[in-house]
Amino acid sequence: MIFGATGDLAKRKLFPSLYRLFDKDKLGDFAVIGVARRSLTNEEFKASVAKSVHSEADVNGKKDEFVSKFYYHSHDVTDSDSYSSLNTLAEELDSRYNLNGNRVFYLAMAPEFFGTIAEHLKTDGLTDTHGFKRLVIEKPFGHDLESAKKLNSQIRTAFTEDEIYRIDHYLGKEMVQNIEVIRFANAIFEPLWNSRFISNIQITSSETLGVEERGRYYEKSGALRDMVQNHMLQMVSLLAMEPPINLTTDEVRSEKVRVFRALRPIKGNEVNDFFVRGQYGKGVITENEVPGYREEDMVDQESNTETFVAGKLLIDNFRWAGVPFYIRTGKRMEVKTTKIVVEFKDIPMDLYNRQEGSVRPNLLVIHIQPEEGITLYLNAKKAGQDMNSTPVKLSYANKGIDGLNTPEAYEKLIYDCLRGDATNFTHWDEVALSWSFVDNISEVWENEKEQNFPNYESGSMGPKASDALLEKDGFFWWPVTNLDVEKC
Ligand SMILES: NC(=O)C1=CN([C@@H]2O[C@H](COP(=O)(O)OP(=O)(O)OC[C@H]3O[C@@H](n4cnc5c(N)ncnc54)[C@H](OP(=O)(O)O)[C@@H]3O)[C@@H](O)[C@H]2O)C=CC1
Ligand SMILES: O=C1O[C@H](COP(=O)(O)O)[C@@H](O)[C@H](O)[C@H]1O
Repeated sequence: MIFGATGDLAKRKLFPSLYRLFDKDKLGDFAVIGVARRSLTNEEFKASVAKSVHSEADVNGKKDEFVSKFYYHSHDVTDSDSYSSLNTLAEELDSRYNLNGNRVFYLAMAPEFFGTIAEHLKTDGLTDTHGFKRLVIEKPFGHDLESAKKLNSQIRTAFTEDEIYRIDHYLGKEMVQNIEVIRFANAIFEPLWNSRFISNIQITSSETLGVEERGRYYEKSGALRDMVQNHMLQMVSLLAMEPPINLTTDEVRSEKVRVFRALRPIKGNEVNDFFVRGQYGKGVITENEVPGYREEDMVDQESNTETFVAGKLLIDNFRWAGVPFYIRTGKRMEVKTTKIVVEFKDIPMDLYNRQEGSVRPNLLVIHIQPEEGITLYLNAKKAGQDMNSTPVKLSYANKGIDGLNTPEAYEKLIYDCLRGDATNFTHWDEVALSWSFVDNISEVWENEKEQNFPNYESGSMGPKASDALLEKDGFFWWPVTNLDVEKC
């Protein structure tokens, strides 16, 4: 059952992902009930599903069969009366499609409805099924720790922790999943993966898009809640975790949780030493003039909301003591990219570059998106008479399973949920710990209006203070466009 089946997420991500799974014969017996308020016939709903998978390839001629398995139930989720007719439809489809009572409830709706829906699913008998029941819940999971706790206790009345699949779509990205493999399947990295050999780790997730039509949501969220609390901290946890004893959901998640527990809280007066906030002003992106954040729809003209965050995180454990993890994320930046740069410490003595004085550290770059791959920057002999070194790179470009593109994050996550594998979903303990880290920062920022907003031009890499954050530690942000990394 998809709650919010006429919405943007369902049309752009969920239906196409389901179709790709169906086309690859990965769905088995299934039917989908779309739930939303507007009045639609089954046929109208099927037509909208067909439209959203229109651009997908149909080499196996299976689109019509796929669409035929969709049904619509017009229902206001705040209206207690219509859950029982939803249950009747679910039971009918269960026997028609041999579903063995297995039910996945996907909440693709505004978060204020999550708790109400979960409670009704239980009280109106939809979770009384003889098969499995699973709840997939979209972000944001609360607004702060307190609201997240409240939401969690509402959904826990109807579902156990192992039946709850909290989506963080970054965990479905191929190269985010690759972080563990790069670390734990290569003898050359794991021995070096600690404070003795790594000087710092930089994670950038920059976007060229602005806030688009989401001003109302974003005004209350900002980049800290929208990106840092979830995607950025999840990437930190994968980079910093200890090797799990095996790859089961519990073991992987408990190692990630230990990272969150070791994350040094940044509070009060420290916040502005460790974190930088920014808000975009007008500027030029791919030759087009774009407005500043305060000129966007549904945004206050005096808004104090940050559209950019850079921060320095410290993980107080044996492995990472003293190694800064720098993160930055923002909207309307120069380039759309997500990259991780692991900078290794310098060798004790540089025999080759003494005259030039240009020591180039080894770097491991994990390209998360749009290109997917890994680049390892090494030093090799510069051709010619002299014994000088020059940076060289070893690159691997991930071509995906069919050589063209990797499966969309949602496709992988939906498939994991159907298989009952929650490894790439966030456990409540991770959510709670990451909210408590972020709450300390938002508390300071909400009480202190930033006088310099807007403080970065659209099309730039954020405010100057973000560069200064690294400069005071003797580092700089490694450039994140391919071309620039090559130039360094
Ligand atoms: N869109 C995206 O790319 C992403 C979205 N998300 C999250 O996914 C969720 C959905 O987002 P999105 O699809 O963009 O939202 P939309 O506003 O596009 O869709 C909302 C859906 O909820 C339905 N709805 C609203 N009120 C009710 C109600 N009282 N009863 C029943 N149905 C209702 C709407 O249909 P109707 O009006 O017919 O009732 C519609 O189907 C949100 O939590 C969002 O944060 C997360 C990541 C990305
Ligand atoms: O969750 C979110 O992520 C997107 C960025 O996702 P990406 O896969 O394109 O990197 C961001 O635009 C959005 O504000 C946020 O809610």
